[in-house]
Amino acid sequence: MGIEVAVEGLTMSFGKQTIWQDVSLTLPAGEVSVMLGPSGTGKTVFLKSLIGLLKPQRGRVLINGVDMVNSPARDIYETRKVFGLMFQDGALFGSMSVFDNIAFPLREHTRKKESEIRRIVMERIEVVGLLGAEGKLPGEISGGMRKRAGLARALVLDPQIILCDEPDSGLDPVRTAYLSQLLIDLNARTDATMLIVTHNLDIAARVPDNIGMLFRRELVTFGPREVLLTSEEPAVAQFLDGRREGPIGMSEEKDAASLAAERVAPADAGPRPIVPQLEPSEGLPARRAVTRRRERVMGMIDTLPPSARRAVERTHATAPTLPLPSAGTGTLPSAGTGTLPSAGTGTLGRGTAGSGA
Ligand SMILES: Nc1ncnc2c1ncn2[C@@H]1O[C@H](COP(=O)(O)OP(=O)(O)OP(=O)(O)O)[C@@H](O)[C@H]1O
Repeated sequence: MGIEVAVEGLTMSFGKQTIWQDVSLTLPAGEVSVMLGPSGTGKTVFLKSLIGLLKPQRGRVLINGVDMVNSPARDIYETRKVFGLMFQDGALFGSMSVFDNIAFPLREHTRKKESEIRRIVMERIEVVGLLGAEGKLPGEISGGMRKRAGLARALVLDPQIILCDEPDSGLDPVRTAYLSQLLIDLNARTDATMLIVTHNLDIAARVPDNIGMLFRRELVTFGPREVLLTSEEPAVAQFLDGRREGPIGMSEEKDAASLAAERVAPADAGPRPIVPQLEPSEGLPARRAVTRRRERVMGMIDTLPPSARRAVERTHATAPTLPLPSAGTGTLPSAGTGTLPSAGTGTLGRGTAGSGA
């Protein structure tokens, strides 16, 4: 099973520029979380801080009891092995085949035999739907395929925590829908803790169990998906509705004069519908996170805003009940068909059809 990531009072600055301050949140073990936020709010910096590649000035990031901010470099390096990282551009070596790119962490960090490496790499290639492309160079495949190769590479060491930095960047809506399904399927197969940084509202609506948003150097909110998706907090609502009116400006934040010049709050368009979360593809196991999350969220239901509470209750009224999970092996169950099933392309805007309206 995935590992919990506890972030406590994290503050990050470069010189005099504070990126964000006093960020506290917990990524629940085995659940999928998304971090939203306008460009430049420090989402990538946040990911890098979780794995100890950047060192915040204050706060702690606790993983298996190791503080990724303040522990000795050796402990941070060791703990980093529980992570799988998928970068925006796939970060592949251009002169190596897809196969060799994906095999790279195994050759670098393990003493496995080539036959074993081949078995693992081909299994991950099948999981991300790249069978047949293993001999190609990154320059010979599409951007979406490069991203999936990057994801396959992130998976070869059986990570218990998977971080994806804008996995959708540069993808068309159909490819993004396939990717969303792939991320949910991955969680069903591995039960890993996942954090996805994205601007994509479709991914935010359909994939995660939890959502947070960084804005104005702070974590505006982080919690069960229903909280952010029903939020009327001005910056959150503006982001979800994709409007120009609101506190978010072209260069992240509007000045007071521009804000005042805007028309008074737009007419209330009613509650924002919540589209259902994606289910794993047919033939895959149910996500073990679902039952754990249900217990967790029901335990905090009285603390949620009324609109989020109603949305949680609607979700649970329609969701199937699953038995409590036993501990997972941390390895990928045998891959399914290797093809990526189609996924819906719901949007978040008001008026979109959704079961939770
Ligand atoms: N190593 C660094 N040194 C100095 N400043 C940095 C460094 N890394 C990031 N920054 C600054 O931190 C801020 C946040 O950058 P970051 O890339 O994390 O934003 P982001 O939210 O991921 O943006 P986007 O959505 O556009 O990818 C930016 O102003 C960036 O210039």
